[in-house]
Amino acid sequence: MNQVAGIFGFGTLPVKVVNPDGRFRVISTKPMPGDRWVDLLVKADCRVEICTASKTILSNADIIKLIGDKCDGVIGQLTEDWGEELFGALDKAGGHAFSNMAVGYNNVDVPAATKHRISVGNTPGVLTETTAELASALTLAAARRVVEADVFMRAGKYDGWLPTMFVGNLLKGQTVGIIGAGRIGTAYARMMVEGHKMNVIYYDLYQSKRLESFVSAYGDFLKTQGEEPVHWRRAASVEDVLKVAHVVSLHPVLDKTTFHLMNRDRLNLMKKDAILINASRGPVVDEVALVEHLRANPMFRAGLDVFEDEPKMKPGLKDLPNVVVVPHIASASQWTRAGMATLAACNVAGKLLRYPVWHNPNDVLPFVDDSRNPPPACPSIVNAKELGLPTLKSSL
Ligand SMILES: NC(=O)C1=CN([C@@H]2O[C@H](COP(=O)(O)OP(=O)(O)OC[C@H]3O[C@@H](n4cnc5c(N)ncnc54)[C@H](O)[C@@H]3O)[C@@H](O)[C@H]2O)C=CC1
Ligand SMILES: O=C(O)C(=O)CO
Repeated sequence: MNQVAGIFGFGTLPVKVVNPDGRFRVISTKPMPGDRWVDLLVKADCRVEICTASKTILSNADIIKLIGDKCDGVIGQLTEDWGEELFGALDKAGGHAFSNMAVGYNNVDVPAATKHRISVGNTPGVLTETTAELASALTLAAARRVVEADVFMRAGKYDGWLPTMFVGNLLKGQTVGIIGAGRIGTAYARMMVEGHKMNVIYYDLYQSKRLESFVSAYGDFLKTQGEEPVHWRRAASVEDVLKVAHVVSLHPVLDKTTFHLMNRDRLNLMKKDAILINASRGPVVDEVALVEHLRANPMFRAGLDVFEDEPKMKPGLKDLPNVVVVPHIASASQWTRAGMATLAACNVAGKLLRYPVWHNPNDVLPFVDDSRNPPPACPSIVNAKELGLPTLKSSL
């Protein structure tokens, strides 16, 4: 890591400063994995200030204190409320670049940022497979009751094999339902198809040709092996998916159209022994309705990475044996988290250096390839069009 100047305090918030003489002042509200992100900011002539406060979630008042009187750009976290108050403070401090260290940006009021002429970056692509793998892990854990069985073992209750003990669901040949077949939904579906020979039914506002052609081609391959082929179907409605799927995994963005997408009525449409996975955003599921449903249907199981009132769980959830819960760790692999930090840094540094926007946010590997310099571009700016930012046409 480049020239660390030391630890300073902003009010009560400790800050680590790197490259103190840099031209642009950039704040990161949290330490992030890897060194590449700091090195890239320093190379872009930034003085980097990393808040090292031990409290997990910073308040708006904390962040305004960090921004201070002069700040060119900020890398923020999904736990923060980036709206008028914070963008107003950043604008007043002369800033015009912000990046979430996340692909989801439901914590960001993009029109407010645009009003203040501040770019909003996100970090797509590097977390697709990692997040899909965690959704797969939750699916297997729920289907085969792994956590219940682990708790049972640790409690010293195992006194011999029984034909009826912890009987769960076989995935092979069953149907997996995907709500939101974007990058992560498609990657997860492929894992379920290839790994467990599941059929796919999906609902999305858009057709996923990539998913459809993958399942068709894999089905053809299975036929050549003398095995039963797999099939796909694009559903006309969420309800259509819920009625037929044995496993339903939620991967849409969180917005007005997906808030409480899974409510009491829709849960009741699902099979009594179905599995519901959520690694998107907590409010996509009405968690109170889910607690009631899990309670009333002991054979129904859920796997949750995200929660409606994160970091809290709705009352009763933690006491139910038929749910597996983990603390929003779906993107938590070392490579992915370092990649997210790099993309966030490139979004901010690129804007400060007046670079254009990268042509394809689904193809960001050139930015995270340690063996070369990143392209002279901002990898993913969600309000690029509104701000009239130019695009770097070629992939270099
Ligand atoms: N738990 C975790 O740690 C993580 C959670 N996420 C969440 O996953 C979301 C998806 O990420 P990506 O796949 O990269 O995004 P994406 O943009 O590739 O996919 C989102 C899909 O949702 C679809 N969609 C939007 N509204 C819908 C609706 N009303 N009904 C059905 N589908 C709808 C879109 O058409 C799109 O295909 C992120 O926005 C984020 O909230 C992402 C990464 C990690
Ligand atoms: O990127 C996101 O949207 C997350 O939830 C954390 O990886």
